[in-house]
Amino acid sequence: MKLPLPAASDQTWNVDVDGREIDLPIVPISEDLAIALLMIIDVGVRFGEHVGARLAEKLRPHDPEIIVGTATLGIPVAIETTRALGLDNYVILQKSPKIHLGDALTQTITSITSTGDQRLLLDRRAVPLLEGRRVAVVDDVVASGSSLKGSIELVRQAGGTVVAAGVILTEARDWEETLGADAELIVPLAHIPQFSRGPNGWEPDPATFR
Ligand SMILES: O=P(O)(O)OC[C@H]1O[C@H](OP(=O)(O)OP(=O)(O)O)[C@H](O)[C@@H]1O
Ligand SMILES: Nc1ncnc2[nH]cnc12
Repeated sequence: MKLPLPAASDQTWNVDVDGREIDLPIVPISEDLAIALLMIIDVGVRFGEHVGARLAEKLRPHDPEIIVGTATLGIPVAIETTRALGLDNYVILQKSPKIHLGDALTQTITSITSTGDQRLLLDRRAVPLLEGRRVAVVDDVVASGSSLKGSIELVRQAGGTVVAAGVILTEARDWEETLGADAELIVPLAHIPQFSRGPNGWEPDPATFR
């Protein structure tokens, strides 16, 4: 059987996430592009706790009153950051159209790891938690910037003010153009490049390496 994508590589990329090193598998997402994949749900609770503590430290000066995270991989980031900030409630933007989300506020997004458009949904019952509030949005990775752009727009639709956007990793630079002036909201813990094919396997693309 022919696989739709090149076989997974056995290469990894080491990144220092604000004091904690992690080896990320380099995974092809097309014939000529690979990413260093962070699966936050596979790396243990201590890494999650570290990320929450470091993001909380960097977000605290922005004085957020509530955290908003994006399903799926933004959920542990939102929970750990909320806990580390000493807050209680958080709001999760869903991607699957659950039965109670028929009248949700929506934004259309396209992330680099998924095919086709996805919808980001904000439960109208969560609007009072955001209206008139200082909000920090969080996610695991910002790459194309489409997911974060959608979450920032949803918070604004709900009447909240986005004071910062915390991410574990910025990946390459496409997000800068997608977010425009809102790119200044990004508070990252580390940066990863993207990878193109070279004579010795996947190599970091210098244009994305900073
Ligand atoms: O900047 P972008 O190109 O939008 O990429 C970043 C998004 O991609 C991943 O989500 P994914 O769409 O894979 O969904 P998941 O969290 O449900 O796995 C990740 O969790 C971010 O939300
Ligand atoms: N490197 C990465 N790891 C996990 N999710 C991602 N979404 C976009 N880039 C990603």
